Amino acid sequence: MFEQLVIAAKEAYNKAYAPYSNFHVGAAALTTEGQIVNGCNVENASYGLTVCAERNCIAQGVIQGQRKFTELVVYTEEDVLTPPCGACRQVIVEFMAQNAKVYAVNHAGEVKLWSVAELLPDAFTPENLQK
Ligand SMILES: O=c1ccn([C@H]2C[C@H](O)[C@@H](CO)O2)c(=O)[nH]1
Ligand SMILES: [Zn+2]
Repeated sequence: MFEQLVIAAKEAYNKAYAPYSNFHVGAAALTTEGQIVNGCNVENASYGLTVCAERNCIAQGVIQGQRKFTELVVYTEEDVLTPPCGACRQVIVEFMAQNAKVYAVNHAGEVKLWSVAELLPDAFTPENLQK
């Protein structure tokens, strides 16, 4: 399953729209129903409107009716593995359990693995909104 996620993340990577940073990213996630969804980063001439691959991937899952993901792969062709940015970590926490897995993978086949809890300890979650 991990290898299929890497393939899906690479497919998304090849669609990245990143003319400003030239930093292409693809992501793929596995839903609890066994479906794979993917997404790439989409930049904008108004730079701050850029959306990362991870958030577009999760949004794609939500569009497909999927709100729970067990694994997410972030793929780049950089020598240094790419971790999710802070904004994406917050969005990941919304849709992935604390023990769910997030992998960074590169073209050399190097892999780094984190749990969601490691990426964003003591996260603000929907539970914090309960009065
Ligand atoms: O984990 C990451 C880190 C960065 N980016 C994108 C945002 C922007 O388009 C480019 C450079 O920051 O890479 C992602 O998609 N995911
Ligand atoms: Zn991000």
